[in-house]
Amino acid sequence: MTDRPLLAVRDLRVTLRGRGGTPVHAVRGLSFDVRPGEVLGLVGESGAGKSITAHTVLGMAPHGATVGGSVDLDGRELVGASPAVLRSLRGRRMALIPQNALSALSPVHTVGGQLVRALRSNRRMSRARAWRLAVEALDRAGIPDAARRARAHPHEFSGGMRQRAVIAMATVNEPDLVFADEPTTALDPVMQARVLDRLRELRERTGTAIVLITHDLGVVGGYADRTVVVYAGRHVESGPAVPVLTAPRAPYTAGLVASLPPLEATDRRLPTIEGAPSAPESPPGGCAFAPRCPHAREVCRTEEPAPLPTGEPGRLVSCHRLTDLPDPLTHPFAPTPR
Ligand SMILES: Nc1ncnc2c1ncn2[C@@H]1O[C@H](COP(=O)(O)OP(=O)(O)OP(=O)(O)O)[C@@H](O)[C@H]1O
Repeated sequence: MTDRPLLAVRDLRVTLRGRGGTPVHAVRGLSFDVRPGEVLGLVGESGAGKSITAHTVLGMAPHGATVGGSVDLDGRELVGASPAVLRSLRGRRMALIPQNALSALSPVHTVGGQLVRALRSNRRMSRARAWRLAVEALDRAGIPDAARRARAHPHEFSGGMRQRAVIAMATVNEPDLVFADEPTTALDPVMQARVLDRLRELRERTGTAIVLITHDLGVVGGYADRTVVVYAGRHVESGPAVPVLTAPRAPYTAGLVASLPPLEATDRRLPTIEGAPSAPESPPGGCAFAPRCPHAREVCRTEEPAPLPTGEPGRLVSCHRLTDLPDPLTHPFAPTPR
């Protein structure tokens, strides 16, 4: 693994058209890097802008979206790139494992046939060789009896198998970068672990970098090297995953961590973050988390905080109160010096 980013997202801004044409500010100046071969956990509550970020990087932002800022994939600027260029990069250099596995598979073709098509649209090869590679990819993704199952249609697969078939599909061309959007949300815990293990194996075998999009901090702690916490389309905190999760510095991260169930059973009620995120149609002027933050001061309500280095390697925190709150901020609702 090197420090040179494979993907550099800088000041990404994505505005969508909501109901009646109202602008929806889904991503508001987000910056982060993905390094070659790493697993990066992109975390935040529902609506934080995680999926839109992934879709935009892949050149698949919703119709009518306005995109600003820069997305650099290995030296190539993707914002403003032509649909043909983006299409040629998808599959070969970067791929998406979408939230809904069924949406990624055609109901009318066999699973193996779809993999063959994905392979042959990127490289010249015989059908027989593509079929062999397709079966291998399904086998590696954990589909039992892959040679036979390759001839089946997606509806003949269980939910977990379908998800693994989608992983095979997204990774069959061994792209440099895969966005896995909530790849385990619909699965039971055993199947979740299997799917995540397959992704980890893929990274180890091919050096593919994986952006794991999730609201599950447990998944990030268990599988990611680094993490970026986002809130209302903006950066909150980023850095090596375990330090961010065990010693959070931003009140929002601390709130997320505090609301995680502990490993041992407990009768204690878990703290939750009070309130709801602001509507993306009307983001507040200052820090988006200020209306819910027990530590907010006047400056938080008027100025958006920029990411600041904490002094720890690779760690950035966007919080006006970074230097005067306890480190780590174990409990966001604990009394702090005023
Ligand atoms: N096609 C669309 N048109 C208009 N607004 C959209 C569209 N898709 C998403 N949004 C809005 O953009 C914001 C960001 O959505 P996004 O799906 O990226 O969030 P997310 O963090 O991935 O959440 P989740 O975990 O629920 O998928 C939300 O407010 C959402 O309602």
